[in-house]
Amino acid sequence: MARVIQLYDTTLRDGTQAENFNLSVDDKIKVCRQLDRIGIDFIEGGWPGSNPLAVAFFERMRNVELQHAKLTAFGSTRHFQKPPEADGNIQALLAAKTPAITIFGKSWDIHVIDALRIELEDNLKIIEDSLAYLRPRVQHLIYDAEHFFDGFKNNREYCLATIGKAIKGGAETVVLCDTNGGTLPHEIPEIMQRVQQFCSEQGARAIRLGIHAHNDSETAVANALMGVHLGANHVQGTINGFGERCGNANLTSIIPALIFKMGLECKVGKRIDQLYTTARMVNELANLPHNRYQPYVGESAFAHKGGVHISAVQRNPMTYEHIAPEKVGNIRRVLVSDQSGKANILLKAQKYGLDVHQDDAMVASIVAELKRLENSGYQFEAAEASFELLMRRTMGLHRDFFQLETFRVIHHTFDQHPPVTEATIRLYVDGKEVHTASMGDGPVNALDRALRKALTRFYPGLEDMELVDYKVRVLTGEHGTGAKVRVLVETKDLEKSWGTVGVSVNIIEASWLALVDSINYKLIKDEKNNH
Ligand SMILES: CC(=O)SCCNC(=O)CCNC(=O)[C@H](O)C(C)(C)COP(=O)(O)OP(=O)(O)OC[C@H]1O[C@@H](n2cnc3c(N)ncnc32)[C@H](O)[C@@H]1OP(=O)(O)O
Ligand SMILES: CC(=O)C(=O)O
Repeated sequence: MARVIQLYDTTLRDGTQAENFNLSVDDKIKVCRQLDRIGIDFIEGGWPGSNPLAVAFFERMRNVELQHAKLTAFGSTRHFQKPPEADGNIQALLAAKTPAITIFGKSWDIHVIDALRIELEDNLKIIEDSLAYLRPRVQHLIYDAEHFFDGFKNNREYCLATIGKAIKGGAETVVLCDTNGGTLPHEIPEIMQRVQQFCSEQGARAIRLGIHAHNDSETAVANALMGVHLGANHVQGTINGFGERCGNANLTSIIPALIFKMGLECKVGKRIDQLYTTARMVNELANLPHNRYQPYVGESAFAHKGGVHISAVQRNPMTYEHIAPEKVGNIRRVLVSDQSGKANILLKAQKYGLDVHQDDAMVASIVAELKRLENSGYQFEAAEASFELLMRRTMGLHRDFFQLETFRVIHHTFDQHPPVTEATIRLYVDGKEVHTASMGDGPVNALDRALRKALTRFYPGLEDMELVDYKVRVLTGEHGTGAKVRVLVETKDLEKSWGTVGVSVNIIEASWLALVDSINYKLIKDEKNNH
């Protein structure tokens, strides 16, 4: 039978020690519910002795029923001068009324001497009696041996003595922490083996070992997996790797590795296909962008760009994918770029419902046109709608929904008033002349409004369209204000969102091209839906 690994999430505590990663009480509750839903065993909610937000969170959580996860309160060993019953931190942990408590204590002698400024013996005492006081008062008691690996390297006898006291005090799980994140995977086996030997010498009671790794050497996930490989049955980490300084071990990489690569069991196994959604939810709540390159759950984790890769993936996905994307709720994507070959084009044609076959000469024409445009500054990876239009144009399937005669943009500045921009457009729809003007906050906004005003009476579906993002990139290799620019526009309607691109030396022209593609794409899409 496979070993069962306990998963301990500290996104709400160590995660929120990361710069720019903040969650409100409501957000924390939402994260908690999701972690519980996917099967995380312990959710560390915060340090109740730390701030009112942490206290409010634990209070609110009393009315939240978790199906599986055990909410955990985190705090330090007691202050040397205060007995546990008079120590504010220890009492706040109990007041949080959680089924689990995690206490961290010092393992590294220099921390005892320089950070706590107490005697080595006194540190042993506060570890043991903090835990012994809590033991009968809480269901699960976990001990985080802070700086364990550094402590071991500096003074292994003392370091082992600290966990000896934690075990004596009643800790059921002893977690070896690489607090400064400086340890490399090859250092772990010797240390873990010595700890295992030490624990077995401590008597009959079985101790669960755990690992908590920081990412300062970019080895947090590797260290955590190494710890588990060597026998740790409890692993700590955070969703998306948020944590103090460079972060904590990323559970969105650890969990699939445990399940799919190490053949181990954990409760999340049944809900692993929600990993992608969970990762995104945490970023969304913290109002942070998603890291598209994140293993397993990033948008690019299963995105194929090289023509050779795409051709092979189509024949057998295993050729360039370490696991199937659906297993973690992600999807395979095929990108179009100047590194594309026939296979990319055929896949895209299939997706867009275009009739193109492998031996069709059209495929080579589309590849050539794509490479010509990319060479002149276009990029279609984030502008697939423009790429579909390119394919249609090359195949002679393009339809002109309108013909532009002229457009003009005028910028007005009045004393004491914010500047405004006016755009006028003259175009033809089915031979009928349309002449409109519109005001906007800037030239692109004014043009967008004027164009839609002109077309909406002919194509009412345009009313559902909304511009959601607009990005300008000055292309390198050109000079100053004479440089080419690439404009990317993202638009959405009630159904979906799509990206379009325009390139020119003139920013307004580039924006216009991207806007027109966006409108054409919407009109083709509506036409397809109506047939
Ligand atoms: C490895 C980790 O990530 S541990 C978690 C770190 N997270 C945090 O620190 C976030 C929450 N922390 C806080 O809100 C505050 O630091 C508090 C409320 C806990 C403490 O605040 P303060 O009392 O003002 O102390 P301060 O922040 O300066 O921390 C230093 C104190 O903690 C004590 N301390 C630190 N670690 C420990 C420990 N393991 N056991 C006992 N005391 C400890 C130090 O001795 C020092 O107290 P002293 O000045 O009386 O010697
Ligand atoms: C406990 C903890 O967060 C650490 O040692 O890094």
